[in-house]
Amino acid sequence: MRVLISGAGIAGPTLAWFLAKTGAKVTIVEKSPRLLPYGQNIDIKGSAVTVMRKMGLLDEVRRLNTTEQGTRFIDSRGRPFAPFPVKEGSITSFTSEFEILRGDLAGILYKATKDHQDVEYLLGTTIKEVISNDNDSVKVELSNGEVQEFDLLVIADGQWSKARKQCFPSESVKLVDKDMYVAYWTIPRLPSDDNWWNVYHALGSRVITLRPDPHGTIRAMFSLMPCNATQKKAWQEASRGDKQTQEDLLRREFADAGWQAQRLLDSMDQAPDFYFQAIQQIRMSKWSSSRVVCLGDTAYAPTPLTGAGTSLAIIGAYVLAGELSKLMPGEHPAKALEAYERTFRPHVEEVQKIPSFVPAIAHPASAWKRWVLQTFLSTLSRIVAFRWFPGGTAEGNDDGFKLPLYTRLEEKGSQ
Ligand SMILES: Cc1cc2nc3c(=O)[nH]c(=O)nc-3n(C[C@H](O)[C@H](O)[C@H](O)COP(=O)(O)OP(=O)(O)OC[C@H]3O[C@@H](n4cnc5c(N)ncnc54)[C@H](O)[C@@H]3O)c2cc1C
Repeated sequence: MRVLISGAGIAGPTLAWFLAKTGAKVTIVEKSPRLLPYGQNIDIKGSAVTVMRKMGLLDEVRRLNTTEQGTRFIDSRGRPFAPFPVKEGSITSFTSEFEILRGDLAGILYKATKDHQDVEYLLGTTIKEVISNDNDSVKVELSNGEVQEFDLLVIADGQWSKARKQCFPSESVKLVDKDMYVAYWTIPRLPSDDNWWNVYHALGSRVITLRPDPHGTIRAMFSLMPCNATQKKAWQEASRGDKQTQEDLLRREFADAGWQAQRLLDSMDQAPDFYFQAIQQIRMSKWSSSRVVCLGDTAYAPTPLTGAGTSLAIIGAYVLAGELSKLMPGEHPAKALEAYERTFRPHVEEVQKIPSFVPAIAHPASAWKRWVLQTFLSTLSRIVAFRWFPGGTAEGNDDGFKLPLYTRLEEKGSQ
């Protein structure tokens, strides 16, 4: 089977790894001329840990652990309280056992696939046009001018996919706005920085966080929920605007936020990786059309609020590869694409259900709401500090999805 994958983020290379195991010939086009080392902390949990274990990559994931010792909160005077330290073999913290930066995970997956004889990466290349998608093949024109035919096209180029737009009608793709905005970037580490994920709730529905990374720098994040229609309009426009517009808005909105806001604002224009995002989910009425299928954020971005985008991308890639591995040689992939969706969609829909009050609770607007949240966190941190508190491991953590077993993906020796 000849497969074209668009996007070398998390989902694309994971799928390539499993497809190569079954003897498929894989080409991956990636817009960026080099693998994007960017992105902040992502969680690998539940069945996704099992998939990474099957790939033999868990030791690499552990080696690039961000070194975060736990999560704690910062009060209005800048003093830490309510610590949730990571405990080995137990989930009692917002910091996960497999804490890794998105860019580092993308690098691990790229390294694990780039030298495979059946996997070809075309960096700095995109799909210019999907010329046809019919019973016999899917034909595409690439940005390098080549026209090629494949048995299957997998679109895994993220939430704002252009290829998805070409292959699926706009009414089949729903964008669900969560009314929340984030900006993050990397800043130099100071001697006073520590290895905690420090979370500060400013008033006015603003949050600032600082986290360590394994590269000697600090990852900064601002997040905000607009309090009124005027503010919402400004943030919506900035999310579609250029970097200067976004930085100007952050300077205006976070100048009086307190704690380390000024340090972060001063470092913003020097950052190599400034990233501003409106928090939105993607929901598609159907993930495939004949020989084209969507995977990962392209099909079902759940938002960082769920902490599950990367795990869904990894598990989705495994299920898609597994269903494709059951086809007879030369068989049309439609049956496998439907089985992938039937198997995985119920879990995706469950994960995408975010109670509407969650973002608002995490972004207290007034002093009394912040007091309620801080009192709750303080109490919770004391409860989980007890030895008897049931934790569970990241892998043992029941994500509600029973990972299917695919015989051909279990075979040894082809990687
Ligand atoms: C730069 C970046 C930073 C991120 N930071 C975070 C973060 O801090 N926290 C978090 O929870 N999630 C972050 N994410 C999202 C997170 O990676 C995904 O939610 C999740 O891992 C699912 O992965 P994915 O492979 O489906 O999509 P992605 O990881 O988004 O990968 C998509 C890939 O497709 C490439 N691409 C885009 N357009 C095209 C095109 N036209 N043709 C070919 N390739 C294309 C992109 O460069 C990227 O490599 C980030 C994504 C990116 C791209």
